[in-house]
Amino acid sequence: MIEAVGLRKVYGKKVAVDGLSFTVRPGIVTGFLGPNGSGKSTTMRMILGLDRPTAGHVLVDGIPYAKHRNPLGAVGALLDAKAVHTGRSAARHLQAVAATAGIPASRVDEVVELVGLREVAKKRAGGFSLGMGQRLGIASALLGDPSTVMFDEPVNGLDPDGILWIRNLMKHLAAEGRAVFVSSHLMSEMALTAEHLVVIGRGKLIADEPVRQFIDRTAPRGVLVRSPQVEELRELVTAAGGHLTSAQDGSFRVADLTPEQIGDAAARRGVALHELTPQRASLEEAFMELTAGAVEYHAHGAPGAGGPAPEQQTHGGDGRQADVRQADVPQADVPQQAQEVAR
Ligand SMILES: Nc1ncnc2c1ncn2[C@@H]1O[C@H](COP(=O)(O)OP(=O)(O)OP(=O)(O)O)[C@@H](O)[C@H]1O
Repeated sequence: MIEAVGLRKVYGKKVAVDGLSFTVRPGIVTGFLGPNGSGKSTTMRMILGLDRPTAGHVLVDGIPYAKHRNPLGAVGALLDAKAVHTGRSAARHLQAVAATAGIPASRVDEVVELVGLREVAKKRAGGFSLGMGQRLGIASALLGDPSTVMFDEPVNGLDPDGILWIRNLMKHLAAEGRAVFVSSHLMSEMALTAEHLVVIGRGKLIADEPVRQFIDRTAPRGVLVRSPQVEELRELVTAAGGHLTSAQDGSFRVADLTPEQIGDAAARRGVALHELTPQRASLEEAFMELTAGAVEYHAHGAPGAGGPAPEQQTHGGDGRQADVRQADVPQADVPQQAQEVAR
């Protein structure tokens, strides 16, 4: 469990983190969402004691991370997957970390199995692909069986298989009762992974709420309606308290009414409907709208100039948010059934 209270970090004149308070609870995946440069990595470094807060404090399971007698059992973090690339084999790298922390060698085999690296454990880690490097970093973070895990933009650069694997692993770690904290700049990715969201912009807290609530609040719903009886449709929608917000190719977008309300009203009036489709604004659009004033580095014309985004994509990479930064990943250990995620 992580509890941040009034966290603030100033670098020279730059306020990187500005009075952040939030809690990362055990048993769920908490997404840490914010545009580039919003302070996610700085916050994660402060959680691990790698950066000292200018003000405020952050506790891990009730005490500062640096005060833990068994830090690897408190937080497993991967902040930079490349940091684990070495000239040693994956197994030797993990054995070295384990030996330093007084973790039994048998645990190395467990985590290697868990992250699906058994076949390549004896190969030089420096030659690993990004995806394999992520798995090794995760194995390393899980060595201490930590109660909290932290991943900083873990899916950046991964292929769809790797993204799915990380997503499933995070959910699995949370289901085991761990607190899982994962940063991303992609709302679509968080919608598929996280249960709770902490959203920041320019170092400040923008939202701290369940993902479903965040989406309902920020991504407006509407209904796409097509009917050959345009005038009758307009009348019945208005009479029912709805609004026709746009019309294209004979179709209309109706706000403030459910598909059921529109369908029932049309049936009562004998108006034919050829289409009645619930719609939701793109999650990325909603997120960009929300953080529009809080984006540090705008791409040309962004935010908001990228045109309509896909409704729900399986992973990011639309490039419309200015840019992204790579993450870190911490891990903890996982029981047998985790092997299904360790493909
Ligand atoms: N060591 C540092 N010295 C000076 N400024 C820094 C330092 N570290 C971060 N910053 C600045 O603090 C702000 C927040 O950076 P941070 O890396 O925490 O953001 P982020 O949300 O993780 O961004 P990204 O998604 O791009 O990784 C940025 O303006 C960054 O340039």
